[in-house]
Amino acid sequence: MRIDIVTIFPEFFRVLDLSLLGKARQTGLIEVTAHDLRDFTHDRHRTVDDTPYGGGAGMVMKPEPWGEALDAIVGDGASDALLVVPSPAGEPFTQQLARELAAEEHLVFACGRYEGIDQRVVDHYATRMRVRLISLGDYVLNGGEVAVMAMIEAAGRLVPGVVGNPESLVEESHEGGLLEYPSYTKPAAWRELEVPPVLLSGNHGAIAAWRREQQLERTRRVRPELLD
Ligand SMILES: CC(C)N1CCN(Cc2ccc(Cn3ccc4ccc(-c5n[nH]c(N)c5C#N)cc43)cc2)CC1
Repeated sequence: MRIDIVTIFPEFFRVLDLSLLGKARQTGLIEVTAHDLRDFTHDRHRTVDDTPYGGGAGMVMKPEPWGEALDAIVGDGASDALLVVPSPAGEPFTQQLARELAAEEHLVFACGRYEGIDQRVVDHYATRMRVRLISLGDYVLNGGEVAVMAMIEAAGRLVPGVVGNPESLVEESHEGGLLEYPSYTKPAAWRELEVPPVLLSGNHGAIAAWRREQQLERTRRVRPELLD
């Protein structure tokens, strides 16, 4: 999988050199490149924003730098890449959407700032490639970078070979539509809190049944709408 990120804060994504994704990059499973949008400006101040037509608060990101940056990544014609634009107005990011992103060969993330990116950028690239506006959740961020980091982590870990033991991806929260069961490790007793005895029983059938019941109880209590 190839991932390109366009942002005015490319250093924000240095953290992707660490942990699982860092290893996936070293092995070539996932190739991540962060591009500085300001490298595609031509004025002394490397301007990427301007005042909104129609008035209103804040600034809007100019279309020209975005056009040059995205063309440098996907060329000047049609592209099979998927352009992901984090936006408060986007479709909700879910585990299912993470699976869909994980199946893509080439993802291009457009990280907006200020009040967002001139609409014509999305409108233009929608004539040349698939474009999805995606929201991390119903709260307001200052830009797209945090959302892109979450999307890359959620999708990247689903790419075959990135997570050592693929079984660990199966019984997770939101896999199978339920929240995950509680986990325990040694010691068996800690600050007078005991590990549930069934987990020490060696009875794998009873353990599986207990874990399923824990998933159902936790989902009923915390996220009942997932059971609809
Ligand atoms: C009336 C007028 C003053 N209002 C002004 C605020 N407008 C909404 C508004 C609010 C903040 C931002 C900042 N921003 C810039 C690019 C960008 C990308 C993603 C997100 C983002 N926020 N929350 C998420 N879940 C996101 C995702 N994914 C936020 C972004 C951009 C836009 C609504 C209009």
